[in-house]
Amino acid sequence: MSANVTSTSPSDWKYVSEGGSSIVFSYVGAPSPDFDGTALRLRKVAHYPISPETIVSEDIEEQEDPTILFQCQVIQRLIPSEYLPRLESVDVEGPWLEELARLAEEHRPLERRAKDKIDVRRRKAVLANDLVGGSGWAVEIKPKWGFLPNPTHLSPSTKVTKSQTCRFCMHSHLKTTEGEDASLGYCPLDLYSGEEKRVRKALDVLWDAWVGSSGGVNNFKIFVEGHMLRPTTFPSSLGPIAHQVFSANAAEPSLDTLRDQVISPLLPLLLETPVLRILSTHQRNLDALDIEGLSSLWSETHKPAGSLEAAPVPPLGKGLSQPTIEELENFVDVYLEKHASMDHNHPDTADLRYYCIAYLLSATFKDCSIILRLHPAVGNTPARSSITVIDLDVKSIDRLPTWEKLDQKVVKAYAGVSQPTRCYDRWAPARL
Ligand SMILES: O=P(O)(O)O[C@@H]1[C@@H](OP(=O)(O)O)[C@H](OP(=O)(O)O)[C@H](O)[C@H](OP(=O)(O)O)[C@H]1OP(=O)(O)O
Ligand SMILES: Nc1ncnc2c1ncn2[C@@H]1O[C@H](COP(=O)(O)OP(=O)(O)OP(=O)(O)O)[C@@H](O)[C@H]1O
Repeated sequence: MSANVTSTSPSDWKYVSEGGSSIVFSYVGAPSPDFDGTALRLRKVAHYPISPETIVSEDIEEQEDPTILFQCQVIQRLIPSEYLPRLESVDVEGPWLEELARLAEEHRPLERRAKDKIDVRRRKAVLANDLVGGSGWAVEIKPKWGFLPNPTHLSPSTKVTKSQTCRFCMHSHLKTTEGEDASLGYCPLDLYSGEEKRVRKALDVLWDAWVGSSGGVNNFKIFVEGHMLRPTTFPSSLGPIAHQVFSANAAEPSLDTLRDQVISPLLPLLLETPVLRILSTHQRNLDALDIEGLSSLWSETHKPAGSLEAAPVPPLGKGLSQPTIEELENFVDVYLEKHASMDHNHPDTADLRYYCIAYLLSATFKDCSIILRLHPAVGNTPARSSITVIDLDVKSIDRLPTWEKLDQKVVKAYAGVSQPTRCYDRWAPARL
C-alpha cells in the first residue's frame, strides 16, 4: 500500500525547485520513518493550456504517476539502477495540495508562477529519495543534447549548419535573440567529451552563466543542505557554498577562486562516471534519423499510393497513439537486440512507428538532469559522492510536430550567424 502524505502537514514540506512540468518539495517535519530523507514530486498544470497535450481533463485518473512504471520497466534497462533515484507512489488529496500550493507560491520563481501551478486534481504523487537535502552540497546539471546528428537525412539547406554546431548551441542563440536566459557559451559536447580540459571548460561556463543570470538558467543549480542558492551581486549569496568548500576561518574568496574550488571535486566525478556516456549514447542512437529523416520517412509512408510527389501528407505524428508501457517494453527489447544492426541510412517504412517511439525516448534522455552529491566526512565515515539521473519522464507523442517546428526555427535563426560555433563531437561514429 502506498504511504499517505496527507498524514503529514503541508508545512512539513519545503519548496526545493521546479521544472517545466513538476515541482519538488523536501520533507522537513518531525522524524518519520516514512518521510525522512524524501522529496515529494508533484505535477503542475498550466494556467492557460496552449497545446493539446497540456490540457488535462477534470477527472484525473487514479493510477500512479507514469514516471514510476516508466522508470521500472523501461529506464532501468537502459541506465543502471545505481544511478537512478528510488521512486514510490504516494496518495495526495485536493485540500492538502491546495494548502501546500498556497505555502509554496512565495518561494517559486515569478516566471514559473505566471505559467503554471500545482495540479491539485491529482490523487497520486511520487516520493523519491531527497538528493539535495541533509548535510553537504549538491550540483544539478541539465546537460541536454550530447551529439551531432547523423548527416545522412539532413536537407541541403541545414546539413552544413547542423553538422558543425550542436543543437544546444544553436538553441541558446535563438533563446538569446528572444530575450530568454540561456547558458550561452556552454557546449554539451564539451561536457560529454570525457576530456579533462573540455569538461572543465563546460563547468566553468555553466558556473559563469549561473552567476551571470542570477540562477535564472536551468542547466546548473547548486544546493547547500537542501537550499537552492540564488547567486546575486552580493558575495553573501554564495556564502553557504563557500563555507562548504573552504575551511571555516578562510578569508572571503574571489568569485574565480570559489568557482575553481567548487568545480575541482566535480571534475573527477564527471570524468570517471559512465553516466554521461550512457546518456549521450542513448540520445544519439534513439535519434538515428534526426527529426528531418523521421519527417521524410513519415511522408514516404503516408504518400497516397500512385500519387504525385507533391501530394499532401498529414503532419508528422498526426493520429499516432501514445505508446503504452507494454509497447515501450517491447520497443526496448528490439532496441537492445536489433538497433545496432538496422540500416538507419535506408530506414524501412515498415519501421516508422519504431523510429517515432525511438525519437520519443531520445527526447527523455535529451531533457533529463544529473545531480552530483557531495557528502562531507563525518567522524570515521569518509567523504563520499554520488551521481543520480533525474527527470526521466516519458514525453507525449503529440509533441512530434512541436519538435519538428522548433528544429526548423532553431536552425533558421542560426543560419545567419556570421561566426558559427564549431562543436566537436568526440564520440561521433566513423561514417563511410
Ligand atoms: O525543447 P527544449 O529542448 O527546449 O526542452 C524543454 C525544456 O527547455 P530547455 O531548453 O531545457 O530550457 C523545458 O525546460 P524549462 O521549462 O525551460 O526549464 C522542459 O524541460 C520541457 O519539457 P517538459 O515540458 O517539462 O516535459 C522541454 O521540452 P521537450 O523538448 O522535452 O519537449
Ligand atoms: N529526488 C530529488 N531530490 C531533490 N531534488 C529533486 C529531486 N528530483 C527533482 N528535484 C529538483 O526538482 C526540480 C524539478 O524536478 P524535475 O526536473 O523532475 O522537473 P521537470 O518539470 O520534469 O523538469 P524539466 O522542465 O527539466 O522537464 C529539479 O530540477 C531538481 O532541482
